[in-house]
Amino acid sequence: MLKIALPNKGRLVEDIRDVLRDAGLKVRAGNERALVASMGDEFSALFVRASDIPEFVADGAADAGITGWDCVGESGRELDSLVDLKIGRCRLVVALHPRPGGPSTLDEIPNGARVATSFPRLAEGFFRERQRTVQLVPVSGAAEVAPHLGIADAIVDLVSTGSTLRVNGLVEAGTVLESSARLIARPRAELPEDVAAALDDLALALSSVVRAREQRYLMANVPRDRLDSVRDVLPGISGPTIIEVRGGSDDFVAVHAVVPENQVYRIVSRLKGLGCQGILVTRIERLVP
Ligand SMILES: Nc1ncnc2c1ncn2[C@@H]1O[C@H](COP(=O)(O)OP(=O)(O)OP(=O)(O)O)[C@@H](O)[C@H]1O
Ligand SMILES: O=P(O)(O)OC[C@H]1O[C@H](OP(=O)(O)OP(=O)(O)O)[C@H](O)[C@@H]1O
Ligand SMILES: [Mg+2]
Repeated sequence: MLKIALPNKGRLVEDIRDVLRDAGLKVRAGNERALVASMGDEFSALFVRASDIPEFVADGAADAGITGWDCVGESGRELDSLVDLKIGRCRLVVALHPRPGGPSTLDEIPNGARVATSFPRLAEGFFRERQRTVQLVPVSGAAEVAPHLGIADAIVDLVSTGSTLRVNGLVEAGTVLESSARLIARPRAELPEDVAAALDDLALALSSVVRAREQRYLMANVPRDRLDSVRDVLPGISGPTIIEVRGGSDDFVAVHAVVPENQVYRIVSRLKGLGCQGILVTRIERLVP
């Protein structure tokens, strides 16, 4: 049984559970506060704090983990990202409270400025790369209030919608890191053969779910004499599949294609314009190219 460390609470919990479920790995927890649970037949889930997961994986207490890439960066441990789950997307940014006489851009943040953050390692590294020495003010959350309390000149914190910065009157001045939830493991060379093989299976299952979410399966009846124009509209994985419709009108063929989710809107209206009928768009559960 491979142990996979997962966040026990917070922002990532539900989205990770959904990806695992779609990959066929149902987490069977005895109760809400259980620390371990079985997950499919091959894995057991170990529930810990999102920010502790990199340490647990690096130390071998878990064989792999799923957590934010920001947590991995902050841990400073050497870990591989096997799959980007494309959930929990956010950015770690430097933000300021603009006021007369104070810094209003990254370049104006002086040496010795006080920076409140729960990401001291990433924040310090970011300023060091820019030949700046800052004074870190460690906080464990709600860094946004620090400038208002007069204990910091800037903050380094996560943003996604930007609304927390906005309500606190702060503006972004630079990006430290782009983050999303990742399947992480120790570097491959350090893994026993059987663990590496099981993680390959897990990575394939998760990446097929992530890929499928970005695509849709589209079917349409296409006028035979418009096939060439329809081919130009449908990218498909390896071009559309064209199927003769038995017993149907000779003037139409059925076309199936995999299309990017964000292009469905445009493609459907172009197909309609080319005289296609019976257009059907469905979700894909998994996609292995
Ligand atoms: N606003 C956000 N939008 C998207 N993802 C986020 C956001 N905030 C945090 N995350 C992601 O979720 C991870 C866990 O954050 P969460 O808020 O659940 O816990 P935490 O604040 O780090 O810790 P705790 O609640 O245990 O003190 C972060 O490391 C980051 O990857
Ligand atoms: O750009 P936004 O969409 O406003 O999100 C950003 C906020 O989300 C996170 O906090 P969270 O809500 O997780 O609270 P926490 O401080 O307790 O971690 C982060 O620390 C920011 O405060
Ligand atoms: Mg948080």
